[in-house]
Amino acid sequence: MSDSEEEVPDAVVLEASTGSEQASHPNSAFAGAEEAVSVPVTLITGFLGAGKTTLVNYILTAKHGYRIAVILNEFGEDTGIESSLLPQVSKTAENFALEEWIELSNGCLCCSVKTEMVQALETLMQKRHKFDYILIETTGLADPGPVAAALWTDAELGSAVCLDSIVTVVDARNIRRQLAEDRPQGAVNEAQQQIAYADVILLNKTDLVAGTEALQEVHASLTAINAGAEINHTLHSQMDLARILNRGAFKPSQTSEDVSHLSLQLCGAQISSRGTRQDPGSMTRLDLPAACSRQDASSRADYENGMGSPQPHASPKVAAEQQPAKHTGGPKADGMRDMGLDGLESTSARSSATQSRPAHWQSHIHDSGVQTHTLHAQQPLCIERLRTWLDLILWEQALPAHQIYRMKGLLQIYGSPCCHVLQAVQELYDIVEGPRWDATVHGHSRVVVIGRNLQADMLQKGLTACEVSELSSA
Ligand SMILES: Nc1nc2c(ncn2[C@@H]2O[C@H](COP(=O)(O)OP(=O)(O)OP(=O)(O)O)[C@@H](O)[C@H]2O)c(=O)[nH]1
Repeated sequence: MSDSEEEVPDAVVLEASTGSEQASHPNSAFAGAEEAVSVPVTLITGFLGAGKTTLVNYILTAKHGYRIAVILNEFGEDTGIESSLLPQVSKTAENFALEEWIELSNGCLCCSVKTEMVQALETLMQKRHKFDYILIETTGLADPGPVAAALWTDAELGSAVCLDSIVTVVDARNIRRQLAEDRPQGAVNEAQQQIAYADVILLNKTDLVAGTEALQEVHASLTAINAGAEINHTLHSQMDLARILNRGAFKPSQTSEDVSHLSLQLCGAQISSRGTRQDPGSMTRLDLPAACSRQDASSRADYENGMGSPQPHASPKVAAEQQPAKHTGGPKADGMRDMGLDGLESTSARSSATQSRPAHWQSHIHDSGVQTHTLHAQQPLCIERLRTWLDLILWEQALPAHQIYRMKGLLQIYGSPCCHVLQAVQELYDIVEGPRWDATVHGHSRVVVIGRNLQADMLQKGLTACEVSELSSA
């Protein structure tokens, strides 16, 4: 998949949030008033693989006059993959400099909200003069509620930062499956939560949904959960950034009439339950689970009735769909055993027990069946072998008990001086060449796999079987 097909929109000059002097200095939106004005924070959320990093990339490379600091929350034990997917933005680039980014690695942002995120923000604020806007990208499994609430109310942060809006990126191709997925008792469906909290929704990857009718049905699924959010249909997360940055969705003046009231209401419910914030006032508390469960039944039925097939150009995997012969015959049978695909019957379902949490956290218990594993390969990988393995496990679901949501990796491909980036969302995947390996960086391959019922040893065996040394010794 290539972002380059998309035309980057013209530069947008955003209105600064307060004061005429800010509007007249878009390159330094808060110049001269840094200490007095809190830094707006946009919280970017969305389910695994929806296009959050693509949006962050887009914001970081667009011209808008803001100097942006980024906080990334990586899901998994290995840091570095997420930030390596972000652009190496030149600090001298006109109108923009990425001054800082901080990568959080300690689990899920919504569960470490009082520690890592607050600390990260406090660290950032020591360099307050270097930026005037903050983006926080949550993991695909984060509940944005507690994060938003902490940003909005945290005494330690004081008025140094202010939550500007919650932006949720949605994968148009997969969202209804994600919404319909069963969760263990008591666990939330994160995809629903993320939509419910949104001020702005990017209904992204519209190229992977065939036909406007199918897209409208997906759109209606989102409206059924959150009628107040502004929904934009996007390709590669590109849209008018004036509708995202400095939106002011949480400004008190907009709480009563503005459509973004929904986020405030939901945060109000969170906040009051944590007892750290004033009464949310006249806001009506929404019954979020009930609102979401309406969607459950209909979206599952809709999904099972088919939500449209992908278009041929969407990805190598979509092309593969139209050439089923490619996947039949020898390679699969030959590859099964040494790619860790034998012994499938030993796969056992994981416990669906939910985590024990204080009562006020009950609204965001995670699905404990979702796991992350990081696979490693010390030797260069054979690209053809790797593709065959990915075809098998993602497309042909040769590990039927495994439910792989997301893969991303930095790969050392045999014969190439460059790193390669693997991206997979559900059954679609893509491998693109990245920059040359830095001489100081050990170029071994790392692949993060997120999903349910994963057996790390089987997956690791499959990746190891793609090492060139394995092939020559076989
Ligand atoms: N076809 C298509 N692919 C897209 C689009 N937007 C993003 N992608 C691709 O989808 C994959 C996942 O995108 P990311 O931006 O990494 O998704 P993410 O939400 O940050 O993923 P996580 O951080 O793992 O939750 C990448 O390969 C992107 O290039 C789109 O509009 N159409």
